[in-house]
Formats: sequence, C-alpha cells, structure tokens
Amino acid sequence: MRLIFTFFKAYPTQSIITLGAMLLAGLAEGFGLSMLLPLLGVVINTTSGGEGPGGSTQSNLERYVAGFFDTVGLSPTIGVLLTFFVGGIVLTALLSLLANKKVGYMVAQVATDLRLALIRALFATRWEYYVHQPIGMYTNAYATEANRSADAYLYGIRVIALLLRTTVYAVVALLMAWKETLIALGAGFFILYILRRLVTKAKKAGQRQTNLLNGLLALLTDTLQSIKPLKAMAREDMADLVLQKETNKLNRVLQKQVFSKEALKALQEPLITIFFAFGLYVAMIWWQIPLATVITMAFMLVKIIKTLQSAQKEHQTMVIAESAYWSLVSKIRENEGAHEAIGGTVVPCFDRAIRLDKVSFSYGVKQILRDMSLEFPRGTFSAIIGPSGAGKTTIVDLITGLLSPQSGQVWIDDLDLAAVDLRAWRRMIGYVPQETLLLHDTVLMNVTLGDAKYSALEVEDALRAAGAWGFVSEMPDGIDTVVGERGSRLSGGQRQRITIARALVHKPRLLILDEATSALDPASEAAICATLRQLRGTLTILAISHQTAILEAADRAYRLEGGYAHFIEKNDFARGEGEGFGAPA
Ligand SMILES: Nc1ncnc2c1ncn2[C@@H]1O[C@H](COP(=O)(O)OP(=O)(O)OP(=O)(O)O)[C@@H](O)[C@H]1O
Repeated sequence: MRLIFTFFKAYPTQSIITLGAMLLAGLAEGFGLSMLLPLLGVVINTTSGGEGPGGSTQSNLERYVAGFFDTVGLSPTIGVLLTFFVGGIVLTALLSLLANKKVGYMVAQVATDLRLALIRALFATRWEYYVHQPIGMYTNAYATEANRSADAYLYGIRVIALLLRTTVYAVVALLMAWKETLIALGAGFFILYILRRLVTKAKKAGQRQTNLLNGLLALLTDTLQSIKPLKAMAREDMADLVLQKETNKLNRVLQKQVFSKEALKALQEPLITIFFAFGLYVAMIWWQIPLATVITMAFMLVKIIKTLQSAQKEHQTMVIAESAYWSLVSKIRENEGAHEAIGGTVVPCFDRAIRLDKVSFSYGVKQILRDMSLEFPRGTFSAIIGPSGAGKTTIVDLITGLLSPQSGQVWIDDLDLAAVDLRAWRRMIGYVPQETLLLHDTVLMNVTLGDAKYSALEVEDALRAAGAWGFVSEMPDGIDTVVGERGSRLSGGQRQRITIARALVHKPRLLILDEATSALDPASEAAICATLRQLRGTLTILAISHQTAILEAADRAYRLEGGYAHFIEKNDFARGEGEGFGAPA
C-alpha cells in the first residue's frame, strides 16, 4: 500500500482523475445492477398477480427505485427498466474505456518519468562515482525495472478501483439486505485472509527476481563486452556456466511466482463455491427467502466477493513488481546523493593558459600526482607522455573538472577551476577518446549527436577541420551516409576523424585527445597529426599519447613519471627526454 500512496503523492491529479473515472464506471455498473431486482420483481409481480412466492416481495431497493420512477414521472415497466439496465451497462463500458485509456497513458508516463529521472541522476553524478557503477544494472533499471514499476502502478490503481467497486456493490447490496451483505463481506475478507500467504510468497519471489536481474544484467554486460578474448581462449564456457547458473536461479524464482499466482486463482474459486452453496442452503431452507430474491442476492453477493478476490489477485501482481520500483528509486536516490558539484558561477574565457599549480591527487591511498605544476598556453599543441598508469588521463580529468585535486589548484587564466561554472567550461572543450564510439547512423548524426542546432554547413566545416571532408564528400550520400554498426563501413583513421569532427563541431577552445591515435596505422596517424598541426593556433591542443608521431607534431611536451612531470624541450623530443619540470627541487 506504501507504493500506492507514493504514486498518489507523485501523480495526485492524474491518479484522482483516473480513479474518479473508474469510480463512475463502478457506479454506472451498480446502477445497471440495481435495476435487476426491481426488474425481476416486476416480472414476478406481473406473472403472479402482484406477490412473489414468499408473500410481499417489495424490498427496500424496489421501493427506492419505485420512488425514483415516481419522481421522474415514469412507470417502472419491463421496457423502462430494461432500458435503464442496458443504459447503465453501456455507460459503464464507456466510462471503463475512458478510465482504462487514462490508466494506460499514466502507466506509460510513469515508466517514462522514472527512466528520465534515472538517466538525469546518473549523468549528473561525480565522475569517481560514475566509473564504479555497473552499466548492466542501469540497463536493467532503464528497461526492466521502469516497466515493472509502471506495472506496479497499473495494478495498484486497479486494486483501488476494485475496492471502490466492491464498496459500490456493497452499498447496493446493503440497501437490499444488510444482514446477508455483512455476512458475505465477512466471508469475502475471511477468504482473503486465509489466502494472504500466497501474496507474501509472490512478493518475496518478486524481490528475488529484482535482485537477480540486477546482478545478472551487470554480469551479462561485462561478459558481452569482453567476449572476444574469451572466445579466442575458448573460455566462453566459463562465462556460460556462471550465466547459466544465475539464469536458472531466475527461472526458479519465476516459477515460484507462477505457482503463487496460479494457487491463488485455483483456491479462490472453490472457496467461493463453498460459501455460495452454504449461503444458498441457509437462505432457502432455514430462512425461507423467495427464490427470485435469493437469486438476485446471490448474484450480488458473489459479485462482491469476486471483486474482492480480483483485488487480491491484482494486489499479488502489484507486489511482485513492486520491488523493481523500490530498487529503481533507490538507484535514483543514490545517484542524486552522488551529485557532482558544478563548481561556481564564473564563465571562463581561456585567453592565456591552463595551469596546474602544485596539484596532488590520489585514488584512495594510491597517490598519482604529487605537487605537480604544469602549464598549457593558449594556442599551443602540448603532448603528455609517460608509462601506463603514470596519471596522464588523471591530468585531463582534472582539467575538465571531472576530478578535483586534493591539494593545489587548476587555473583557467586567473580563475580557479573550483570557482568556475563547470558546464560552461566543458562546453569549451572538444574531447576525443581512444575508442571511437560511432553510432549506427549517418555521418551527420555522428557529428552532431542529434543536436539540431548545428547546420549542415557547420558539420561540413567540422569535417573539413578534422580532415574528414575528403572521404565523406566522396561517399554515396555524403553526410547522410550511414556508417554501419560502430562505424564498420569506415577505416580506423576515418572513424577517428569523424570523432574529431564531433569534438570540433561546437567550436571548442581546447581540444583534448586521449590516446586518440594509438589504434591507428602510421599513415592514418600521420594524416591526423597533420590535421592537428593545422588546428593548432586557433585551438589549444592537449594530446595524451605513447606515439612518437604525436610527440613530433606537438610544440611542447611533458613526461609523467612517479607522480612528477618533466618538461621536454622540443629538441629532446626524439629521445623522449627532458629537463625536470614540476619535479621537487
Ligand atoms: N577510478 C579509479 N579508481 C582507482 N584507481 C584509479 C581510477 N582511475 C585510475 N586509477 C589508477 O590511477 C592510476 C593513473 O591512472 P591514469 O588513467 O591517469 O593513468 P594513465 O597514465 O592515463 O594510464 P594509461 O596510459 O594506461 O591509460 C593508475 O594506476 C590507475 O590504476
């Protein structure tokens, strides 16, 4: 029930409108049903000369209905009553249609809102937090948990609607015969009570499904990302074994859910029948109630109990899906707790230089940079080299503000990066990673990433600047050519140029290349280096690389080692050596 309250709090107006429509549908149905007894009364009175088999047959409801017809000036003939009965049912169908449409739209909205909230919260997290998140868990949350949460909302709304319907039927039945109705309600709740364990079991199985799916999807994503080496070493059977074990666990949990659901369905029917048979016996043999009244009452009371049981079935389905909602919400909350501070409000210009001033940085106890001072003057092409793990990417992450130094400052001209509006600063940066992540889409889409604000001319300019216009313009559809899965229709060098164009299209002031040419053949690399040299001056370029070609193309370089940076003179580039810079005195 906490879930239903939570949803009502999140969507108060829509939920109330939806329920209102469902309540009206229930009332209309009750109204149609309320015609049934007077209808039978009229039939029996007509055929037996005014009295049923048990003497005076006018129930309270018949009197109310007769009063209603008196007031509106109609006589309760079979024709009129049938018209009202059919009208009630048609109205019910119409209102149900409206209500179900509303619920359907709301369910889709809930899933969409949760997905967007998750993605926004994840994108806004601190980099250090983000890199430790299992991607598969988020894929699962986005695809499965959002859907299951929306299902939980749907079934929750249905539970409320069914309870409201039960109330409507109960009110109608109480007007007809309050004692029998109270007994029926008591029996209905008793049946719910004895079957409640099946709901609890289903809930536990739902929780287990949520936990298993989170782990399984995280494992599956990791496995699929590293399948090539596994296949090459014929070790995919190991991964298969683990996945198989987890998938089988999931299967068992799903079986438990099926069992609980089917058992609930199977037990409800006989229990109602026992109650019904007993009720009929008592009414007809002990209380001597006339057959017409007993039939109408039985119809009504069984309807009440059946509606209550439907509410229990929907509740069971709701609790199976419910844990997915709490899991998703806890991810959103955790992500919101790891929100990245976007720094200050000052928008930098970057007219002179980026400087690292006595910067120290550690991951936990592992010190990566020690009291390091570096400078990247505007318009220059700088290279950062050094052994693997020396901290080259860490420096870039400090410059982009993805990481913050534990001591020392990063300066953009004379502005401390801590006081800078980070998003404004990052919009001045073009970033090219080692892995070219091209979408299975057109060149245009790959350059703009779907941002419609860039014109075809701006895309062409970016492609020209990246040295990609030559081969793109020769493609059959130019910038509208689809590049294939992960850019498979392009060579490595061409893919990297498209990625550079993507980094250039928003006209950055600083272009960062993080080992962007390390996977390229010497010819492609040389072509990209020539492009970079042309861009230098209008752009400040910072390239992390192990490649001699990049080092030779750069104006200046730093070599990182042991937490310290050494400035390398242009003349010493070939040897990769240089005087100490930033090292302790
Ligand atoms: N998120 C992290 N958590 C913990 N340690 C990290 C994290 N990221 C990097 N490291 C560690 O910090 C050190 C520096 O990493 P960094 O990526 O900056 O090195 P690099 O010089 O760019 O290496 P490579 O050339 O191999 O890419 C490495 O030892 C790495 O294991």
